[in-house]
Amino acid sequence: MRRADRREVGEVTQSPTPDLAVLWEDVITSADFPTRAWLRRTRPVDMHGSTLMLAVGDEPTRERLETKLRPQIEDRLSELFGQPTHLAVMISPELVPDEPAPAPAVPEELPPQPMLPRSKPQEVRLNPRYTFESFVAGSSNRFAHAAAAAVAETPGKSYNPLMIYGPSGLGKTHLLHAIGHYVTSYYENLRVKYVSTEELTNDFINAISNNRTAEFRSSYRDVDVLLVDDIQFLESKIQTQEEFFHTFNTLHNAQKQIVMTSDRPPKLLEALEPRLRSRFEWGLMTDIQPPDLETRIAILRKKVVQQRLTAGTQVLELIASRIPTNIRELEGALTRVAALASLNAQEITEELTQQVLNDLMPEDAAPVDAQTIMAATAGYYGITHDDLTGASRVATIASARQVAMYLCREMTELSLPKIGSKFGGRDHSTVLHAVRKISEKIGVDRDLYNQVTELTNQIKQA
Ligand SMILES: Nc1ncnc2c1ncn2[C@@H]1O[C@H](COP(=O)(O)OP(=O)(O)OP(=O)(O)O)[C@@H](O)[C@H]1O
Repeated sequence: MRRADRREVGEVTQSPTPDLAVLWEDVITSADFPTRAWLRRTRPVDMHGSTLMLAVGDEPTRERLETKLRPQIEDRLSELFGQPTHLAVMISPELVPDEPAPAPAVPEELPPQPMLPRSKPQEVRLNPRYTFESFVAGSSNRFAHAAAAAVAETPGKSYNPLMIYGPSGLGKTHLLHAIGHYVTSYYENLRVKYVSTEELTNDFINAISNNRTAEFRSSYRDVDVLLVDDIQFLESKIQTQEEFFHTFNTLHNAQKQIVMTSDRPPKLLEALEPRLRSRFEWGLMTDIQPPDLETRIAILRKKVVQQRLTAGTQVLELIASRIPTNIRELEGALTRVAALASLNAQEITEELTQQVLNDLMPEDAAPVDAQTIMAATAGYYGITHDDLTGASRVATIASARQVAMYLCREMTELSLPKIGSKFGGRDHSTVLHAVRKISEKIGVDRDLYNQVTELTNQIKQA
């Protein structure tokens, strides 16, 4: 059988030349984080003209390379060879991958379901947009990003616990979800639990009142990776602290991974029991700082690509220079700019951006709270505060409620569960739905865009 024929039936009979191996290593190391993990499951076999023959051990990896990764790999290869270079992927039965399939960017792209049996199906509520792939690493967050990546790659073995702290809107939750995505896909048999501290507290209170503490305990202790967001909300909650102390010990003793986020370093969580505070300091603590201008522009650029928008560098610089710290605000500004451009059926120009930014951020604006937003929204739509917090599904009330939730998310530092609690104890997913709905609708409904803009101005001037 000729060598080319052998390749067609998927045998790997030839080791790559040293140069090819070195070159392929270069492609792997220059790839982004999840892509790198996929590429580690491949072997370069040979060059055939301008085509690199690549062997993989299984169908999911072949499909991933063929459908998602091919363009970026071919670009990189072409750069390295100095001429257009193509990729041919084949399955080689005897090439067993060294590593399991890595985390994809979004859930729809997950590799086939786990092959190892689990006692319960994995139900982790993670935002599909918060992956390592969509996270921009810059000088302000590089250490936190690297620590999160290390923990995701080797849960329980690198830094335990990992504590990521810093001010609101800088990507702590994003990293926590990215770890969750990575572990649930990359380690098929590991159980992951993500929870906000408010949910943890509520779960505990419900467990006590329903005599279900044993269930509560097992749901928090029978996991391999526990991700707890906004741990500062444990302050002053003595009983929940006590319970969490034991959960922490159980998991830590069993070398299970714990990752937490907080708005402050543990030593400044003064209303937290000292024994808990000291435990939080056992592993690695890393802060996230507000991003510098370059990183803010890079983040906006990534969002522009994700949302398939067209916005020039000048526009991105304009937004990034006006919003110096909070990345959530940065995203909110981009959403409004994109919405107005879409309504006007025009391109995103500097003038349009300037107009939106002037509306959104008057120079002398003071911080606002949820009460102010709710009062202004109720007044604007001619409804009452009780309508906003109540259960009415009348369209005008439901829509006003969603606008108020959207503005709370955009203009305050409140978390989703906190906003939910202001609106009559609604679930965080209801708030998330409202935020997404209004963000999308202001791009197609001019009346709504104008209402949101007017309301924003009123609130800023209040
Ligand atoms: N480095 C980054 N790259 C891309 N997006 C980012 C980055 N940092 C933050 N974001 C985005 O900014 C928004 C706010 O981030 P996130 O919710 O993770 O902040 P946070 O620090 O957890 O804030 P809070 O303490 O208020 O919960 C999210 O939409 C997130 O995707």
